[in-house]
Amino acid sequence: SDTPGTSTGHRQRAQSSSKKRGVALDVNAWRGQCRELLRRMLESADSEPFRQPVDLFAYPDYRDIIDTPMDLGTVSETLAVGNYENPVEFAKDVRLIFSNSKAYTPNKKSRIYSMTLSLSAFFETQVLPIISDFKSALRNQRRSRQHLS
Ligand SMILES: COCCNC(=O)N1CCN(C(=O)c2ccc(Cl)o2)CC1
Repeated sequence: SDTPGTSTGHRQRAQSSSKKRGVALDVNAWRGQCRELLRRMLESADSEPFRQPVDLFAYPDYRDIIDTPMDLGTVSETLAVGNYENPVEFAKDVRLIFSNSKAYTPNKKSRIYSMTLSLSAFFETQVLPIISDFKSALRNQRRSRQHLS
C-alpha cells in the first residue's frame, strides 16, 4: 500500500505454508506424506520381501549383481532421522529397491519380482502428487522471498 508510514509496502509475508489456488503450499508437508506412504506400503503383503535388507546367506550371489542394496526399513529410518532433504531423494531410494529387484531376478515371472511390479505401480501413483506439491510450494516460497524488501 502507498499509505506513508505503513510497513507492508510491497512486502509479501514469507510463510512456510500459505493458501494459494486452494492447496496448502507447505514446503515441509512432504515428510509426513512420505511417512504415511511408507506405512501403507509396509502394511501391504507385496512389501514383505522388501521390509529388511536382503539376507546374503540366502542369496550369496546378491552382491555380485547389486552394488547398492536398499530396503523399506532403511528408507524409513533415513526419513525418520531427517536425512532426506526432499521427496525426490526419498523417491530415488525407494525406486532403487525396485530396480535392484529387477536387476537381480532370474526371470520376470519370479514371485518376488511380481511383487516388485505391483508395489512400484502403487508407489508411483502415490508419490507423484507429493513431489509436485513440494515443487509448487518451493516455487511459491521462492516467489514470496524474492519480493521481500
Ligand atoms: C523376507 O525378506 C528377506 C529380505 N529380502 C530378500 O532376501 N529378498 C528381497 C530382494 N530380492 C529380490 O528382489 C528378488 C528378485 C527375484 C528374487 Cl528370487 O529375489 C532377493 C530376496
